[in-house]
Amino acid sequence: MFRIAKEFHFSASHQLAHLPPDHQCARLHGHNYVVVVELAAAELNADGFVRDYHELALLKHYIDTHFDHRHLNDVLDGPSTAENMARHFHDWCKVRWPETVAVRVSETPKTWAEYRP
Ligand SMILES: Nc1nc2c(c(=O)[nH]1)N=C([C@H](O)[C@H](O)COP(=O)(O)OP(=O)(O)OP(=O)(O)O)CN2
Ligand SMILES: [Zn+2]
Repeated sequence: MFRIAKEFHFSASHQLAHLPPDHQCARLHGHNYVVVVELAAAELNADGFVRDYHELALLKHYIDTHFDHRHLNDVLDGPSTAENMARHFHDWCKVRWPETVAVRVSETPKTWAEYRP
């Protein structure tokens, strides 16, 4: 099995308003998010790729347009947890690139959440 990954960055604010008021994340705050999309394939295409990294620029455009310097509560339907964002980006990628196997989202350098169905 071959695996590739590409990393994307954006900055955004959010508020996990469903948490108790004394939880720090119930307050308005922001993160420098890192999104890593992972693709896998048993065989390489004619170019010797799982998928050309260059094609993933479409995800950069999606993130830049809809997520970068946005308030995530206005962008996503559910709570903007790293887990929900990982699933959101996974599903967005999967319909475009069937080789997508997982997406990881970091809010801080010390944490990540992954969606890998
Ligand atoms: N499982 C999850 N837990 C938390 C999430 C999440 O998305 N999934 N999100 C938050 C907050 O939005 C924020 O990310 C706070 O994270 P945390 O690591 O607790 O914040 P700090 O960097 O301040 O942590 P320190 O350990 O104090 O440095 C909370 N939980
Ligand atoms: Zn947060």
